Amino acid sequence: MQIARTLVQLRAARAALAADGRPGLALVPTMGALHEGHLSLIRAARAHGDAVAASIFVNPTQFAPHEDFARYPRDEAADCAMLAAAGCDLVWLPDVATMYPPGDATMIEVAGPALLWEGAARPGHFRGVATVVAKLFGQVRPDAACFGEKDWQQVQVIRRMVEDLGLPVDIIAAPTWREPSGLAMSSRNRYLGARERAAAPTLFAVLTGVRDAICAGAPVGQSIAAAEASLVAAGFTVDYLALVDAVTLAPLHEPAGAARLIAAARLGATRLLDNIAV
Ligand SMILES: Nc1ncnc2c1ncn2[C@@H]1O[C@H](COP(=O)(O)OP(=O)(O)OP(=O)(O)O)[C@@H](O)[C@H]1O
Ligand SMILES: CC(C)(CO)[C@@H](O)C(=O)[O-]
Ligand code: BAL
Repeated sequence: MQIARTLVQLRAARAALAADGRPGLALVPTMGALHEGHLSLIRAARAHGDAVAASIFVNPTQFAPHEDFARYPRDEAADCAMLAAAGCDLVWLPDVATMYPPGDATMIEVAGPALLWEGAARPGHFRGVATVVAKLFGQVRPDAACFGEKDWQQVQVIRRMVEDLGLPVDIIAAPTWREPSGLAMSSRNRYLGARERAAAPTLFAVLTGVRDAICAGAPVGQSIAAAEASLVAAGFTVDYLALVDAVTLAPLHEPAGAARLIAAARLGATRLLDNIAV
C-alpha cells in the first residue's frame, strides 16, 4: 500500500497505479479511527474499481467551534495497518495546509437535501463536507467514491453536488455495518461509557419498531411520538426522528415512494445517527 502525504507524492502514487495497468480508481473518504464499517466500504470499492484509495483527514470545516474536532479519535498507524490488510492500494493523508492552502477562499454550499436534519442541527456542517469531498475528488481524481448509508443525508448531499457540478465520479452507497446488537458502527461509539454503550442499540431497535408500525398502517406522527418517548426513557436526548423522502430529505406524513426513517440522538455527550428504509 502506497502512502501519500503531499500532492507530489499523491500524483506519483496515482501514476504508479496507472502504469501498473490499473487506471480505474475508487476512493473511500474517511476521517480515520477506522472500524469494520469503513472496511466494508473498502470491500465495496474493491468490487467496483480496479484499485482502491482511502483518504484520512479530520476536516476542521465540518465541525462547529463547540464540537469535538480537537478530541476526535486519531490513530494513523492502526488505520494504515487496517487499510493495508483490507487490500487498499493507496492512502492519502493530507494536512490542513494542503486541503486549505493560505488564501483559500472557496467553499461549496449545497441547498436542497442539505437544509434540514443534520444541516439544521449542525449549521455549516454540509458546507464543510461538500467542500472537502470536492477537493478530495480534484486531488485524487477517482472514477468512483464510496460512502456509507450510516450517514444517509451525507450521501444524498454528495450525489446532489456531483450531479450539479457535473463531477465525473460514480457515487457508491454501501449499507450500514452494525454490531451484533444492531448498533451502527461509528468512530464516535468509542466515546460511550459502559452504561451508554448498553443503551445505544435501543436507537436501531426503536427505528425498526417504527418502521414495522408504519408498514402495518399505524399513523406516522403517532408512531414517531411513541418512539421518541421510548428513546427518552432509555436515556437519549432526541435531536430528530423523522420519516423523509429518501433522496430530497423532505419530511413525509405518510410513506410514499422511497422513504427513509432517519434519526439523530444523544447519549450524554455522544451523538449517534441511524436510519433505515421504509
Ligand atoms: N457503520 C458503518 N457502515 C457503513 N459505513 C460507515 C459506517 N460508519 C461510517 N461509515 C462511513 O465511513 C465513511 C467515513 O466516515 P467517518 O470516518 O466519519 O466514520 P464514522 O464512523 O461515521 O465517524 P463518526 O463517528 O464521526 O460519524 C463515511 O462514508 C461513513 O458513512
Ligand atoms: C465524507 C467525510 C470523510 C468528509 O470529511 C466525512 O464527512 C465522513 O467521514 O463521513
Ligand atoms: N461521518 C460524518 C462525519 C461527521 O460527523 O462530521
